[in-house]
Amino acid sequence: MLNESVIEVRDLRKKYGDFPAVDGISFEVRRGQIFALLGTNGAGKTTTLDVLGGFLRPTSGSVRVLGLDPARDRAKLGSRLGIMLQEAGFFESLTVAETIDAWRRFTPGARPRAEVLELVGLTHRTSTGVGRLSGGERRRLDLALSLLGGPEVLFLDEPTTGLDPEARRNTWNLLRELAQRGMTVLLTTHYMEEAEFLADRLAIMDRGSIVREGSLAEIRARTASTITFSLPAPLTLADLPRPENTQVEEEAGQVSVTTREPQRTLGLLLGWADTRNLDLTDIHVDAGSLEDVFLDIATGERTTR
Ligand SMILES: Nc1ncnc2c1ncn2[C@@H]1O[C@H](COP(=O)(O)OP(=O)(O)OP(=O)(O)O)[C@@H](O)[C@H]1O
Repeated sequence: MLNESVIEVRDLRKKYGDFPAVDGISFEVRRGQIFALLGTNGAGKTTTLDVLGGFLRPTSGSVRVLGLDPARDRAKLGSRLGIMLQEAGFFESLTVAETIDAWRRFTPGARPRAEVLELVGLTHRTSTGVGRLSGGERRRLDLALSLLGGPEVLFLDEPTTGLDPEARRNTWNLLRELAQRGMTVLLTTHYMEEAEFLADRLAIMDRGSIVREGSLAEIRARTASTITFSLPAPLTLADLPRPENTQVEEEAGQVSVTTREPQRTLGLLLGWADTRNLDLTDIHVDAGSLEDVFLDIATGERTTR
């Protein structure tokens, strides 16, 4: 059933001693969605994932995965839930094939070994000792193990850290394909382009709280865009219009107009140029990127809250 809420987090708090690592967060993820948790270092992403995986109990609030409490009903969730944590604990002396086979014995309805290795692009390492895998290959072996039971829900903690650009792109495509077939994915990441490429919705955490949540478009709409163009000769900055709520600057003949309403501001500028028969050459609109939003949170807002 699409639109069904698969992950529910309600006013979750988790303290380590007196320290509130997660300080009252709420969100939900629907079936087939990819949800990315971004955040500054120590924001509480891994702690949230650990609570959702049933490894930690909340201090207060509640979490539900497929309608179940992951700490109490872990066994019932079984292989409906796949989890890939940050640090994989492998037996270094086993080969990739032996590692998969060992896990398959404990995973009811496990996918065939060749199938999972193919999915993550590790077929060529089937007989390699785990101790000889590169960091990126270990990450992919980890992903293979989390996908073994054909889970309905997948939790991934920084899944592509250490992967080269091609392997990262392949992992993204795989996750997208699995989500299209109905798998729900919650991942943490430090890569803005990963969240931009993958996430249907995302939340940015800072010091235990969610400070932004929504689709990429919704989040970007809350940050400023910049319109740039060459200053038409012989005008000076003083000749330019000053649309409301914008900041207009000039450097070496390049004008930049910062605005939270790019469409309206652009319309005003083009209308103004038209009536004067001016050519605004090199005109370019740069929508605020996720990285800008993130940096605002990590730097600017940090000092004002
Ligand atoms: N077992 C623990 N005992 C005490 N404090 C902890 C423990 N685990 C985590 N913390 C603290 O809780 C906060 C949140 O940690 P967490 O690992 O959830 O953050 P994160 O967002 O995943 O960070 P990163 O992006 O750096 O991986 C950090 O300040 C961390 O030092």
